[in-house]
Amino acid sequence: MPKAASTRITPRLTPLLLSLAPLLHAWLPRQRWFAGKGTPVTGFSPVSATELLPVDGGGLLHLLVRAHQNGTPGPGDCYQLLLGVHHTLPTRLAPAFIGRPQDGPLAGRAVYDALQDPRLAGLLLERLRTPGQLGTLRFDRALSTAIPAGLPPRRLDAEQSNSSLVYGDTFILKVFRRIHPGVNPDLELPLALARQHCSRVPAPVAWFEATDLDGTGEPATLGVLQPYLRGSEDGWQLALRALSAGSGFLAEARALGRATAEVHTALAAALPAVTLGRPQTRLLAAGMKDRLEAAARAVPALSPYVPGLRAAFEAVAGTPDDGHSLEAQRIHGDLHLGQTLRTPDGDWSVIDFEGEPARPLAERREPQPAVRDIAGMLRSFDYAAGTLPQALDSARAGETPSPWNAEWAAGCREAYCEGYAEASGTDPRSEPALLRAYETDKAVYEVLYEARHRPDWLPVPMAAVRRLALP
Ligand SMILES: Nc1ncnc2c1ncn2[C@@H]1O[C@H](COP(=O)(O)OP(=O)(O)O)[C@@H](O)[C@H]1O
Ligand SMILES: O=P(O)(O)O[C@H]1O[C@H](CO)[C@@H](O[C@H]2O[C@H](CO)[C@@H](O)[C@H](O)[C@H]2O)[C@H](O)[C@H]1O
Repeated sequence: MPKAASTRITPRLTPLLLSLAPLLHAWLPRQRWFAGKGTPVTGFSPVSATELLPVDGGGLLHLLVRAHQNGTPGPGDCYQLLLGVHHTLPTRLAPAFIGRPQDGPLAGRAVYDALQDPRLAGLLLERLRTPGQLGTLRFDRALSTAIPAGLPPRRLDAEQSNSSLVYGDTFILKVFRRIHPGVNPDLELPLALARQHCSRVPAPVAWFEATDLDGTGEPATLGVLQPYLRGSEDGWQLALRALSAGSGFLAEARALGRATAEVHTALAAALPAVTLGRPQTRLLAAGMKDRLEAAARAVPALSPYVPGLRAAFEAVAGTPDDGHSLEAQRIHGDLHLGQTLRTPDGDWSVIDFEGEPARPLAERREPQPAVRDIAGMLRSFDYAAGTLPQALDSARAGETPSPWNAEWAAGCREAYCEGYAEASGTDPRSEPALLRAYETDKAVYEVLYEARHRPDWLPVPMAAVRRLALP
């Protein structure tokens, strides 16, 4: 690691950070949440380092580091790490082991992923209970909800873009991994929804941020604690279970449509909504075309379908003088079945308002047509129907899904739109060109996502690409 240039790193911690670099080199790219997979890491530079517990004993180090990668423009992605330090690592923490620095103040000590250590994860909760500043970190909370001391933590297995800890089956803490300057919509939107008394989204109870990330003066959200919906199941698991059992999912899809509409209505009331005129609509379509072209460069299998898919975007750009306008508001931004939870009493909640992690934060925080979320969910019904082993086999062979699967997905898509229309008074199907454009944009995103993260699943969005590219 190059020498720290900022006052966010005290001289005492500088040699320690230098000695950690070789460990991070091996460990960071292997993490599920590491966004720069496939491009070698060339180095790290520290952004900030804070001892939540002095590392001289058996400590907890909070670290923000930039990972530099070959051929990647810009300053490099910034990651949040919570590192434990121990003389000897107990056997139960062996899976959390990162390495032992060869030199520097931590020479020979075990450095490990602190979120897997209940003692250190407990300490993080304790910090969240007591608002205040520690170095460049600021801890805050909604005083209306009590956070009991000593809730036992457990790490959630289903690690995606971030890491989550459940405390006593009462709260869940999401620790963001890739950090951007600015408030994360996963804090901003649930707080705004709580102000609207929208019960569809668990309200943030506490959160922490880095103050003044990179000297921009802007805070960056690092983690959010919210109520844990005990015993809930996500929409993805429920949909797959229904499909495997040969059951319908229409009532659930309709209820999900209603829940989405309630969230959209509350977001439109809470935060500024705008009208997009022709120039902005054209920009929107241009963005979709750019993403398509970039995706086709990265995944050549997309190339034959580019002209057909582009037509969907051109239909939105339309003609210059038809007085066209679009309503835009804050939306979820990455809505799919896995972002919905059904509680044991049958209510649906919506989680994870971070938006598509690969997009810049400023873009994710812009008002957008609500249809974009609808399109995301419609893709998800299609995904569920295309993911059952037999459906996946036929997709891999380039065949169309079985009539039962296609019928299941089509029924859910209709029921979802009906539920949405019932609760909001606006039927998303009344804007077919926009809906199709967003569905196409999402399928293109999914092709890139699957190529990078789950190549085995690539046939699922590719089947949609083939369908959407037809005139
Ligand atoms: N409030 C909650 N109650 C119960 N489970 C939750 C809650 N929030 C998230 N989860 C569980 O944690 C998982 C990961 O959460 P998510 O916000 O989607 O994180 P990521 O950004 O890493 O994808 C979800 O799929 C869900 O199973
Ligand atoms: O959950 P994340 O916010 O990390 O979202 C990313 O990962 C999702 C997969 O976990 C991905 O969703 C795609 O796969 C889902 C099934 O696993 C499916 O329901 C979605 O429709 C499909 O888009 C999401 O796109 C990605 O951003």
